Amino acid sequence: MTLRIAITPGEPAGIGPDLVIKLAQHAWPAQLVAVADKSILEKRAKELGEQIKLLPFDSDAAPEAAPAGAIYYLQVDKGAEVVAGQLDEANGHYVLETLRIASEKNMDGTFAAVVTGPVHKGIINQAGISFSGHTEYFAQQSDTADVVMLLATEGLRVALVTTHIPLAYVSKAITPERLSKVIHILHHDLQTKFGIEQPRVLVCGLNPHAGESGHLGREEIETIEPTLEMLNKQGMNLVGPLPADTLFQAKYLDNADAVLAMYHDQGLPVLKYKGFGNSVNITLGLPFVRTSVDHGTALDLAGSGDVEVGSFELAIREAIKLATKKAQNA
Ligand SMILES: NC(=O)c1ccc[n+]([C@@H]2O[C@H](COP(=O)([O-])OP(=O)(O)OC[C@H]3O[C@@H](n4cnc5c(N)ncnc54)[C@H](O)[C@@H]3O)[C@@H](O)[C@H]2O)c1
Ligand SMILES: N[C@H](C(=O)O)[C@H](O)COP(=O)(O)O
Repeated sequence: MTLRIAITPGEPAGIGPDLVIKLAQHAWPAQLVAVADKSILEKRAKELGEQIKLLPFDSDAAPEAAPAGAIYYLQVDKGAEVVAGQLDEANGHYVLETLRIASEKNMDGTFAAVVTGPVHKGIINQAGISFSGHTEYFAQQSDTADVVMLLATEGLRVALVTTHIPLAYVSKAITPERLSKVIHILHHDLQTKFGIEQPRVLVCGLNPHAGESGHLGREEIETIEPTLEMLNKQGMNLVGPLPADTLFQAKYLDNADAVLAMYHDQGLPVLKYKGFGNSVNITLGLPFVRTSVDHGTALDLAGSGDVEVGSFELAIREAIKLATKKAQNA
C-alpha cells in the first residue's frame, strides 16, 4: 500500500521550501504531501530556477506517489509575502497552522507520518505564540505527557532527558519520574521501532566527571544512580551514569544501542559533529510517526540553491520505514 506522508516545510523564509522543491525532483515510494501555501513553493522554485508541479491533495482519492518533478500540496494560507532569508512574524501563525493540520491529520489517520522541515522558534514566539519546538508541540497536540527526542546518524543514536529548556532549569527537570519515563520510552521504542531485543543504553551523568563521587554535584548520587539501579533490577541494560566527556568513544559506543544525554547540548553537538547533514530527528512516544531534519532554518542559504537535502531525505526514508513497520505491527 502507498503510504501518505505529510511534509511541513517549516519557516517559509528559511531553506525548508528549497529543500521540498529539491527533494521533489525525484520520485518517492510514498505520497508526499506538502502542508503549505502553494504560492511560497512556486515562488521559491522560480527563484531557484527549478521546475515543480504542485498537485492538489485529495484525501478521498487513493494514495498515489507523485512522479519525479512533482509533489502534492495541502493548501494553508500564508500570513504575508515571503522574502527568502528575511523572517517575518506575520507568518508565525501560518507555520503553526501547518503543524497543527499535520498533527490533526496524523491523529485521524489521513497521514501515516509527518516529516518536518526546520522552524524558527524565535520568530514564532515573536508572533505571540509560546513555542519551544516540534517535539513539545506535537506532544501537546496529541495529549501525550512524555515524549523523547532521539537523533540518529550512522553508528550513533542520542536521546535526551530534557529538550528545549534553559540550562538553568535542567537540574530541576531531571527528576526520578522524568528519567524513568524517558528510559521506558527509549527502551520500548528501541525494541519496537528498531528491532533491538535487549537494548543497551549508556547514560550520561549531569555534572563534570559524573559528579566526581558527589564532589562536583549530587544529581548522579541522588537521582540518576538510584533510577538506573531500579530499572536494571526490572531487567533493563543501562550503564551509567558515565562521564559525558569520555563516553563518546568506540570502546563504549561499539557495544551500545543508544546514549542518553541529560540535556540538549550535552549530546547533540557530538551527534552533529559525527553526522551533521546525515542525521535524523525522531520523536519517540508520540501516537504517530514524526521525523525531522538535523539542521535549522539556515536563513543565510534560503533561495541560494546551495543547500544539502540529505538530512530531509533521510528523515523521509526513516518515516517511511517506521510507518511501514507500524502498519505491519498494527
Ligand atoms: N528541526 C527544526 O525545526 C530545527 C532544528 C535545528 C534548529 N532549528 C532552528 O533553526 C534556527 C537557526 O539555527 P542555527 O543557526 O543554530 O542552525 P542552522 O542549522 O540553521 O545553521 C547552522 C549552519 O549550518 C548551515 N546549514 C544548515 N542547514 C544546512 C543545509 N541543509 N545545507 C547546507 N548548510 C546548512 C547554515 O548555513 C549555518 O551555517 C533556530 O531558530 C533554531 O531553533 C530548527
Ligand atoms: N533540537 C533539535 C536539533 O537540534 O536538531 C531542534 O531544535 C529541533 O527540535 P524539534 O524537532 O523539537 O523542533
